[in-house]
Amino acid sequence: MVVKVKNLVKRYKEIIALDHFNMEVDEGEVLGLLGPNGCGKTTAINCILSLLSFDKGEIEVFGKKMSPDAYDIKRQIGLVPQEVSVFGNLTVRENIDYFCGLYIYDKNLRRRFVDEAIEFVDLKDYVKFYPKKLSGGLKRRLNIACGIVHKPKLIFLDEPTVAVDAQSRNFILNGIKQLNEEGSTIIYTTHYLEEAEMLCKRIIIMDNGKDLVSGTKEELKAMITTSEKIIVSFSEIRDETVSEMKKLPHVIDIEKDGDDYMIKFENGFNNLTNLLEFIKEKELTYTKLHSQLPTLNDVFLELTGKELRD
Ligand SMILES: Nc1ncnc2c1ncn2[C@@H]1O[C@H](COP(=O)(O)OP(=O)(O)OP(=O)(O)O)[C@@H](O)[C@H]1O
Repeated sequence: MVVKVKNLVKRYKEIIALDHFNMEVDEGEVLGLLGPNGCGKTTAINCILSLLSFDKGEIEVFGKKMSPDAYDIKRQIGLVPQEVSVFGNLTVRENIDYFCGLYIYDKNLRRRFVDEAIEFVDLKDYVKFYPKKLSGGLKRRLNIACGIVHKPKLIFLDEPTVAVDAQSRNFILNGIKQLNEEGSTIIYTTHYLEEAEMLCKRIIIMDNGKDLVSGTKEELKAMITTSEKIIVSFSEIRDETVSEMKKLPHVIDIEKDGDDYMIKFENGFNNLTNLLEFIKEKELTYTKLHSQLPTLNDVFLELTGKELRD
């Protein structure tokens, strides 16, 4: 196990930012830490990295107790912080070189690693630029290069795609996949559901400083009652007919949104067949019909009663 966090408690005066938070990360995985703004993701990362002290709990990284001066462990870790954290008075290359120099002392190796990081984030054309001349997306890429240039085995990325354009976002997400394929274990915090779905092998859903559940996407979705939603648009339907439809096998609930009816089913077979038979029997006409499998938002909604908006 690469990271093990047990019963972590962190308070900021009266605010409990982490409330007995637990997390385990296996070597080679991309773990998604998914939760709404303010749920404690950044605090958890900062505690794990010993950048913040905490009130209670245990943290082990690479099987050793983490501490502020555990440089042998820190050398193997890369952090891409949420806020772009680079030096305004250094150029792109000088920034990357500075961060590399914190861990890599051999001059030739350092030069090679800096070149490779520049290549990796595709900032070759900007090496002499100062950060203030870079667009938001390019600044984020520089931030990533600074965090990964020393080729760490474990990489924390804290919401690296917030406020970036779609092109840079895809670039960043593909880069993360590549880092993982090259052997790095990744811990990725986000409140974007589709990023967690796309990137992460396993996900921990957080809320109010707690780890609510963890598992693969499939495991998380299997935990909730709603297993399928069928959305049908009726041009005309009576309230009594909707009430009858609610009595079909496995129907949990029906929500109306304009002409659209979202029919939620629990686990069960033949949901669509039953619905189509009902439509035929009642001689209803519909303009569209599609089925949706549960999303991570459904999981979050069922666990917390709140939407985790994308
Ligand atoms: N330095 C601080 N002083 C006081 N409260 C803080 C401090 N840092 C964070 N908090 C509070 O602790 C809680 C957790 O914040 P944290 O930044 O860890 O959440 P997050 O999930 O990373 O959110 P975001 O995605 O918005 O960064 C929030 O209620 C936040 O307001």
